[in-house]
Amino acid sequence: MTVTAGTTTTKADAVRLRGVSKRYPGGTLALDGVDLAVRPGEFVCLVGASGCGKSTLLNLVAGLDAATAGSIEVDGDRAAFMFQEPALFPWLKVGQNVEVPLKLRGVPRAERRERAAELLRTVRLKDVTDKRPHELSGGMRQRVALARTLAHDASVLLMDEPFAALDAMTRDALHDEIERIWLERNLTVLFVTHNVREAVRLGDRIILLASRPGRVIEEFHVDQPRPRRLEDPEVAALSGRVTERLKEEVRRHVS
Ligand SMILES: Nc1ncnc2c1ncn2[C@@H]1O[C@H](COP(=O)(O)OP(=O)(O)OP(=O)(O)O)[C@@H](O)[C@H]1O
Repeated sequence: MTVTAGTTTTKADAVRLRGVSKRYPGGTLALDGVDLAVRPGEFVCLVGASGCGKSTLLNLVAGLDAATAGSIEVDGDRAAFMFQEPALFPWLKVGQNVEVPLKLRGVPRAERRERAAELLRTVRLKDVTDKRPHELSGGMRQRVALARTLAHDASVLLMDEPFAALDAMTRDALHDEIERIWLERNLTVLFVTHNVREAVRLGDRIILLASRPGRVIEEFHVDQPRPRRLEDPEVAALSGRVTERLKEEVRRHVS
């Protein structure tokens, strides 16, 4: 899904939030005065305890919901969203699923076919164009969802725990894919995850959110060269620091 979020920004940031708060109708203050700037081409991971407002923040950036206060700007005014569930249309073939965003933009049929085939090659899927989603594995379905997300031609990708439902080996392979595609296409990625190691594996920067209300409490720059491996000692060490900070925050809440 491609959505327009806020006013187009012409400044150096790909995404900018200033003083963003979100109070839901029931009264929950999910986000409280969040400031965040993401540079073009940056891979930023949002981590935090359950309920700290990660998904709320992504939804606001996507324009799927409105902030109660503050402003949100997205460069190029388009961001494409990828969720934990691939959310493919079961009655459409794989290729047709990838073509949906192109069809919505009025891209002619022959060109759609060609683009969908190219995008399926990009996510390393071959010979599945005419299959239905239920014929594919979970990892393959998430690759199709990624191809469909790329079909929006947005420079900003919003990813809400896209690999959380996958087994460890499949997730590892998809980390490699998203990193390669991000670099090749010079994308800006805002990536929500519960998994601190995943954040260190992928992110240029990790933003730690505190809960009730959701606020940015710390950020970590990840300087290790790429590609990183989940089992690298440096990844483990930084994951340990981030996790410790996260636990401190959780303890602060229960005490
Ligand atoms: N539509 C809604 N109406 C009311 N409250 C909501 C709504 N969506 C989320 N909340 C509340 O806002 C807070 C933040 O929720 P959100 O889903 O953004 O957190 P999260 O960090 O993504 O959580 P998780 O990691 O468990 O997915 C929570 O207290 C949640 O119960």
